[in-house]
Amino acid sequence: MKELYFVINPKAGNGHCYKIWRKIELKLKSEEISYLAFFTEYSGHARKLAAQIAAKNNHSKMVVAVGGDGTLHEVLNGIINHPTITLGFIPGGSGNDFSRGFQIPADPAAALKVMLRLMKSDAPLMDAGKITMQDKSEQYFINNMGAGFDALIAYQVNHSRVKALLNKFSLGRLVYVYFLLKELFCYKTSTIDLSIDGKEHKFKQTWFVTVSNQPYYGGGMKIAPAAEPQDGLLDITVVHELSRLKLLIVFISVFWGKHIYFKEVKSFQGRAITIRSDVELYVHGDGEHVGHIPLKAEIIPKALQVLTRMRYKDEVDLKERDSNGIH
Ligand SMILES: Nc1ncnc2c1ncn2[C@@H]1O[C@H](COP(=O)(O)OP(=O)(O)OP(=O)(O)O)[C@@H](O)[C@H]1O
Repeated sequence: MKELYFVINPKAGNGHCYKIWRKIELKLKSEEISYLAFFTEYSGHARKLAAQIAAKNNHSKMVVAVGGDGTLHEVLNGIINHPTITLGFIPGGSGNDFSRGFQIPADPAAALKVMLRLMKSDAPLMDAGKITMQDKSEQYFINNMGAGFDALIAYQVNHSRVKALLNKFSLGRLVYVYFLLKELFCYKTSTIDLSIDGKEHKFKQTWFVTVSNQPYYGGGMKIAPAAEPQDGLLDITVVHELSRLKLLIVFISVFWGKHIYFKEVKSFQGRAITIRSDVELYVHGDGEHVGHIPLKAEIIPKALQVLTRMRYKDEVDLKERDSNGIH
């Protein structure tokens, strides 16, 4: 059995994650499972802890992030260069898009049960996205990245003092609504130059561009309905040339993945994407602020092993082929 490590963000999910961990801990002890647990103490700590765990010895290890997608993003970046590490996740945040996209139960106790079962066999390899910034620094993402309006909101929310205050009353999500409405009336759209696998595109009055490895984003919005983390492709969504009021309607339709039918929403698939503009737009990776454009985003197929109920795509294709009687 691989060594088992947990990296816990006790502040995730408005501080609810600490209580979630206490329950998980009881379960692990009752089942006499040996593990090591580390709590994050500040933003960026999960990445450091995960990197230290990964570098400790050459043993195969499971590193399970307990928190929200931000914690998972940090753990991913800490382990990505260590092929002997398998990534796991127990949802304890307020968004938890990773668990939606990678078929992990939303309930933490059920997620632990699934993790413990999946640990007994080899985990499937999943794709990840890699962002290379202008200064050549690199960041990985597993859900999605975005540039423009949505990244600005993510930045403002995460740097807002009001958020910490509202979190105390479990009202953290109100901060999103506040900044969304504020920026909806103030945000200046811009022209974006996009290159997808060498093909150039220009979009005027662009609100945002997202690049997805799995469908979900922003706490359950189906921004890229066709995205699959095993297809070796990234799904690109561009929202441009639409009024402030219509943007609000498009936002609502994203929860059902119906925004793709608006003519102002363009969808593409590709392996390597560059995003440029005359304006220094904010960029997020898995909802965390990572810098500004210009940048290159590319798919790293089969980048890491992930504890997920999704099976290998090839395996599913083979099963389907066999059940169709084709040999
Ligand atoms: N101990 C800590 N104290 C404060 N912030 C932390 C701590 N550990 C991690 N963080 C930061 O908390 C942020 C949010 O984490 P995460 O996304 O896991 O939780 P969340 O509940 O989904 O958050 P959000 O409310 O932003 O959706 C991340 O930017 C992470 O770097």
